[in-house]
Amino acid sequence: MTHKKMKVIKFGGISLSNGIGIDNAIAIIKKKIKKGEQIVVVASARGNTTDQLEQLLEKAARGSAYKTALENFKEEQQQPTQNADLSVEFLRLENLLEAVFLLKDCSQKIKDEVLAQGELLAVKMLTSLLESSGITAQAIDARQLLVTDENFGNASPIEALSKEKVLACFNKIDKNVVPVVTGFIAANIKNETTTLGRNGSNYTASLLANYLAAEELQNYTHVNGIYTANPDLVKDAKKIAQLSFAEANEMANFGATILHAKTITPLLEKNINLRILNSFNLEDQGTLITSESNQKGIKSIAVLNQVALINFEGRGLLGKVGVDARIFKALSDQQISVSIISQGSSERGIGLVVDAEKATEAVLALEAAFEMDFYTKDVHRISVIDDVAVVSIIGQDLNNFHHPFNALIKNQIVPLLFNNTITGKNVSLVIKKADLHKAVNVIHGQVFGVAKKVNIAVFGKGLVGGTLINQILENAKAVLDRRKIELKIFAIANSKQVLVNQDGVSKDWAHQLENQETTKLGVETIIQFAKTHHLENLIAVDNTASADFVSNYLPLVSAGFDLVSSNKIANTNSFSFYKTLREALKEHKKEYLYETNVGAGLPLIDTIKLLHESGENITRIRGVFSGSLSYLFNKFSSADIPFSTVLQEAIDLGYTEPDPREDLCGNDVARKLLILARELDLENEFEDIHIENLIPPAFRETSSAKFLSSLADLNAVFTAKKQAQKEDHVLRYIGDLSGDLFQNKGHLDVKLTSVPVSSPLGSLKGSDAIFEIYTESYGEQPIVIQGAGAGAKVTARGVFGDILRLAKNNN
Ligand SMILES: Nc1ncnc2c1ncn2[C@@H]1O[C@H](COP(=O)(O)OP(=O)(O)O)[C@@H](O)[C@H]1O
Ligand SMILES: N[C@@H](CC(=O)OP(=O)(O)O)C(=O)O
Repeated sequence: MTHKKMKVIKFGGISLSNGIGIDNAIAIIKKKIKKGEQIVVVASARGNTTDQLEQLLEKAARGSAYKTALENFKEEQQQPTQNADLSVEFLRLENLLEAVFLLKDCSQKIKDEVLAQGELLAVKMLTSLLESSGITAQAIDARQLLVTDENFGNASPIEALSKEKVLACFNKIDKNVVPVVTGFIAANIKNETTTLGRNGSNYTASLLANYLAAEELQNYTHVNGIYTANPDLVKDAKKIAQLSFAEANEMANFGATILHAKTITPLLEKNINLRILNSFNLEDQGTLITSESNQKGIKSIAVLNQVALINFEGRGLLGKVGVDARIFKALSDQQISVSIISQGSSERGIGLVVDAEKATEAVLALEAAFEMDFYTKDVHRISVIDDVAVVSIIGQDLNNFHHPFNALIKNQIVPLLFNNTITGKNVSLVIKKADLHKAVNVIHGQVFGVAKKVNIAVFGKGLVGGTLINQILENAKAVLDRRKIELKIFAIANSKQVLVNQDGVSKDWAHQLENQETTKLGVETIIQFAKTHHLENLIAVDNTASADFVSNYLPLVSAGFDLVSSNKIANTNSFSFYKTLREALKEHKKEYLYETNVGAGLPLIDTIKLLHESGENITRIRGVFSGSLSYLFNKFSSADIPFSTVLQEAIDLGYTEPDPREDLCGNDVARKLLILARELDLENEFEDIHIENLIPPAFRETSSAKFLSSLADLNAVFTAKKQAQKEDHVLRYIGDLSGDLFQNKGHLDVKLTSVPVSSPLGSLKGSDAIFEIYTESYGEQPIVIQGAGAGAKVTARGVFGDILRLAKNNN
C-alpha cells in the first residue's frame, strides 16, 4: 500500500451506532472508495459500548448478576447483521467477566482487556458490512501495531517500535483493500492489552496518520465540528470553521472532549490537516484544523468535568522552600497529574485540581509525603471538594476578564478558585458542578457577546403588566439587534395561575395562562423552574398592586433575581422592611429598580439618585405627583366650573381610581413623597407625613355609590378654597419634602396650596406631573422634571426601561 495522498478516516462511537449511524458510516466509506480515494479506517467501539463494558465489569466485580446484561449487550452488538462472526470476542468477554465475578476484583489490566473487546467488535462488524456491500476490507487489531508502556488505562506509545510495526503491516496490504483498524487499544512489550485513555481512538488515528504520512485525518463524529463551547451545554455555541493546531491543542488540554489532548502532536509534527466532520450531516464542511494560524486568535470555552479540588492547607509552609516540588513528586510517583494549581488561595494553602477518580489516592499520597509536617503542625489539613468542574476561557485576556467574572457573580456563581496561564491567554475557573451549566452559558454569552439572555418573570398581568408583556414581545427583536440582549419572559403569574416556558412565552400568552391549572405556589414554582433550567440573568417584575406579594421579594432576591416593580408597597412599608430588603440586595449583589413608582415614565428617581449619590445636597422636592389630581385642579382653577363637574369628567376619562376618594385622600401622593424621601436616605415612616385629606369628613365613611351620587355636595368647600386665594393664583395639590435633610427625618407635607399662575407649578396643564428639585448648587432655581405622570402605556414603558437598565448593568 502506498501512503501518498492517503487519508485516515476515523469514526466515533455514535457514528457507528445501530441505525442511521452505521448505515451512514458504510455509505461514507463506499463513496470514498468509488471516488478512488485511498483510505485507512479507524473505528471506536460502537455507540456507548465502552460505558456498557465498564458497567458490566463493575457488576461482575461487585459480585452482582451480570449475565442478562451481557446477553443484551451481545444482541445489540450483533446488529445489524448476523453475518459478522463476533464469537471470539463474545467468548473472551464471558471468560473475563466470569473471572472477575469469581475474584470479585478487577485490575486496570483486566479492565483494558475487557474494554478492548468493544473496538474489536466494532471493527469486525464494520468489515463484515463492507464486505457484504462489495468492498474488500481487512480488520486490523491495533495491538499488533501500537506498542506502549505498561501504564494500563492510559498507556503511552513507544514511537519507534510502533512506527516500525505500522509500516511493516501496511506495506503488506494490497491497495485495493480497505484496512479497518481498532482505535483506542494497543499492547505493551509483553503483548498485554493496553488502552490509550478514554476517547483514545482519535489518538490512534492521528498516530497512524503520522506514521503513514497521511494527507489528512478526517474525524467523523456526531456534531458539525468544534464549537465555541460544548453544544450539549450551550445552545448558542457557534461552530468554528478553522483552527490552528496550537488553538486546537489548547482546547483539548483544557477539556474540549471532542479532541483528545494528545491527538494534535502527531499531526502537527507532520503538518497533517485534521477535519472534524458530522457523519449525520454530510452537507456541513465541519472544522478544519491546520498549521495556519488565525490572526485574531480563537476564543472558546472548555470544560473539565470529572475533577476534584484538593485543598492543601498549612500555616507553617510560609516561606519554606521546595514544598511545591514535594507535592508534585508525591503525586507524580502515583501517576497523578495536576491540571490546575493555585497557590495562596486559602490561608497559606495550595489548591490542586486532579482527576476525580484519583482524588482519594492523591490525598493519601500527600498525607504520606507530609506525615512529618503534620506532626510539626506545618501542614494542618488536606481536604477534597468532589463536585467541581473547571471551566476554561481560551483566548481570554486578563484585561477583559472582569466581564465574564462579574456576570458570574451577578448570577450568584462564585468560583472556588481561578488562575491564568502565563503563555497564551487562558483563564480557568474552578466552580461547583451544580453551577456548571449556568456558568458556561453565562460566560459564553459574555465572551462572545452573541446575545446575552435575560430571563424575566412577570408577576401581575393587569393593565400595566399586560401592556409590558406585549411591549417586551414586540420589541424583543429590536433589542436583540441593537443591544445584543435577548429578552425572554420565561414566566407569567397572577394570583391564581402560572405560565412557564424555558424558551420564552409567545404572543398567545394570555390565552395560555388562562388555561393553566390554578396554583397557589406561583413564586416557589417559578424560582424552582429557573433553577432546574439553569436560567441566567434573572429579573422578577412586580406589576401587582398587592401588599402581600411584596413578601416574595426576599426569597426572589436570595434565589438570584434582580427586581423591578411598579408596585409601590415595598418602598412604603415600614422603614425596617425597606432596610432589610436593601441589605438582602447588597448581600446577594442584586438590584431593585422602581423608576415608575413616582412620576410613571418620567426619569425622576434615577435623577434624584444620581444627584444624591454624587454628593449634591437636595434641599427640597416639591411638585404635583398625581396625574389625576393634576387634571382636577388644573381644570378647576382655569375655568369657572363647579368642582363636581371636573371630578365627574376625570372619573369618566378614567383618570381617577373607580372610587375617586382613593386619589382625594392624598395617600397615593404621600406614598410617592415617602419614596422620594427614602431615596435621600431619610428614615421617614408613612405616619410622619402630614396629609391634607381632600375628602370632607362627612364623606369619608359613606359607600362608594352614595359618594359618587353626591359629588355636587363637595362644591361649596372647593369653591371657598378657590375664592380665598390671592389674585392670579391657582390651586395645586402638592407633595412637599423639606427640612434639615442632614437629620434622619425630613418634613413631609401633602397639601392643597395656592401658587402664582405664572410659576412652573401654576402653569401646569392637562394631567401632567411636575417635580421641582431644589439643591444647594442650583440655589433658588430648581431642576424641573415635567410630563405625563400616569397611564398604563407610559408606566409599562418605564418598567421596560428598568428591565433594560438591569440587562445592560449585568454586563
Ligand atoms: N467545543 C466543542 N465543540 C463540539 N463538541 C464538543 C466541544 N466540547 C465538547 N464537545 C463534546 O464532544 C462530543 C463529541 O466528541 P466525542 O463524543 O468524543 O465524539 P466521538 O465519540 O465521535 O469521537 C460532543 O457530543 C460534545 O458533547
Ligand atoms: N471507546 C473508547 C475510545 C473512544 O470512543 O474514542 P473516541 O471518543 O475518540 O471515539 C471510549 O469510549 O473511550
